[in-house]
Amino acid sequence: MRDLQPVLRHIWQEKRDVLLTVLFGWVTGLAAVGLFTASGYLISQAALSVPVYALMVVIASVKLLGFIRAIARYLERYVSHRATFTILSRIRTHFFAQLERLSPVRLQRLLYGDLLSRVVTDVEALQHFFLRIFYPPVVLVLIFLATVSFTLYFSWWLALLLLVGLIMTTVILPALFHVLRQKREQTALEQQSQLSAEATELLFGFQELKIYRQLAEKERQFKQANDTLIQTQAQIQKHELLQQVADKWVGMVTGFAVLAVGGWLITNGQLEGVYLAMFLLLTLTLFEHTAPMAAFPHYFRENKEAARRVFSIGQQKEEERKQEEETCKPDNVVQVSQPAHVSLEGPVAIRFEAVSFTYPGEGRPALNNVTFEVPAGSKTAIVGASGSGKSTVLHLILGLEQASSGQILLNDIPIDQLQPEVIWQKTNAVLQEQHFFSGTIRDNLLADVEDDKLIAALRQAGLDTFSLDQPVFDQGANLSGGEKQRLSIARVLLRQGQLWLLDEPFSSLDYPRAQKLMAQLLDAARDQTFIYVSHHLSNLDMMDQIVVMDEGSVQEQGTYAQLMNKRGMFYRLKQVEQDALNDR
Ligand SMILES: Nc1ncnc2c1ncn2[C@@H]1O[C@H](COP(=O)(O)OP(=O)(O)OP(=O)(O)O)[C@@H](O)[C@H]1O
Repeated sequence: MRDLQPVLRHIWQEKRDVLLTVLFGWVTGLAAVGLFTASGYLISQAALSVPVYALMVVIASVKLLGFIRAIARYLERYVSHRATFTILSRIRTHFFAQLERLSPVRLQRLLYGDLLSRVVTDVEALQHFFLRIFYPPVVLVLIFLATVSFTLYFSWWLALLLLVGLIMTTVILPALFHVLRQKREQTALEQQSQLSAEATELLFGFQELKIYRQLAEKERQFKQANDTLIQTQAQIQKHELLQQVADKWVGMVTGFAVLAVGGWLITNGQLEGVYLAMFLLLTLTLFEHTAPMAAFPHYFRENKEAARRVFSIGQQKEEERKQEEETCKPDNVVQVSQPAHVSLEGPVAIRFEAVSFTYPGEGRPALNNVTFEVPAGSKTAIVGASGSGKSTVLHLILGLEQASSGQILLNDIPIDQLQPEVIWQKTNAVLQEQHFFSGTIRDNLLADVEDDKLIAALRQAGLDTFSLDQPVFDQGANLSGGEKQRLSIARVLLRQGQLWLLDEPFSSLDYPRAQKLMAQLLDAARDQTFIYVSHHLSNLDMMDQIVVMDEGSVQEQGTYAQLMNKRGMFYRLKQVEQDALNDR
């Protein structure tokens, strides 16, 4: 039940519609039972050839109840669906708010297929919570209480029969079939998620799978996952049909029992014969309302699992945070307080003070006791071998991850006191992994400015031949690696930030083009803070300082000339690069 608490909270916010739904549902059910009960009485009375005027009230009641039933059913459907869609939209918004709080690293840990399944299938499944789990039992109990009270007035034997039949169809049969189906339903949910994950892996990895000749094997796994799911679903459907048959059967048997007991009561003089048809129709109509209860355990289980998956993403982050807090030494802990509305003014100065960071779930730290300073308006290059922690430094500056220990200050403000949005607004970032959306070049520039500014940015980035309406396929599939990088540079040139964070922005470009673009970026960032990450060591003499990293630590720091004179790690790296270039 704990898993469903967030859903209940969202339902509670729609309490007016919830109450109206229950009210209209109850009126609909009572009107239906009343309609058939009055009809049964009318048929019996008519068979006794009583004068028509003696039946006027019953005839009018039948007409009125038919009318009330139609109106109340319409209102019930209208209000219940309005409530459902509002609750669904709240749940969707909540889900995306949880995703937004996750850092890209935590997001990457969730399989995309599984995530897709959560946002589509699981959220959709939750629409059944109100419609099939929450209000039908309440309405049923209310209809049942009214009907049994009415029956009790005539005979407690008949009331007892209704009670037994209702317990059979609403409690015993659903519980029995639930136990029989439970394991299969759980398996089907897991298989569905597996299939979804297999499908996205197949689609996203299609090219690699084809080149590495693994496509047939992956297709076989996908087909197998599909067939297994279909088999499980077929078995579940068989069970559902069986349950429906059993349900109808109990309704019919109760109807026959009412006839038999009613006949016996009539012969004993305890019931008037004119009421027999009335009670038969009452019973059959009442049992029509128990049908939704057959599916109750199935929907309950499905919704419990869906709620767990939809609402667990935010909880995971919270649990990870607690775990991190517990594992860090108290004097080193960076307090994750709620960021206040502190703003960053002017060019940004950055200070790393003994910063260490380990990616969640990793044993080895990506950064280890890193200390360096980037003065406001300066140009800094961070270099080092692959995996030395350069990109991680940028992720921490962007607030995408929080340091495990130590402190990062932007303009002397501890980073955890800044809202990430404040940092992002201030930043012009080109990260290694850029996403390109299916649409046009204009859409992919991600800037809401006039066309001539967009065209100027494309030209500056060396994409003169591109037009704004040129199509871009999903993930930029129709762009070369170099074109993607230049499009990212055009994006960044359109931004108004004062802190430039560039992670290997030219790795797919030829040297002359890279040099030209670097000069252009430095010109655009004239009085602003500029951090350039690269494992190529060219163009670095234009920088005010160079930070050399190795295995998560800062090895050296200084100007180009200082580091070359020092003949330390930077000098050696430069020699290796030069030798490699000479060998070509
Ligand atoms: N998302 C992640 N989850 C776990 N470990 C990661 C993740 N990203 C990076 N790492 C690890 O952190 C360390 C530093 O990685 P980082 O990407 O910062 O290095 P880098 O110097 O930028 O490398 P490159 O030049 O190849 O881009 C590496 O050992 C890497 O395996």
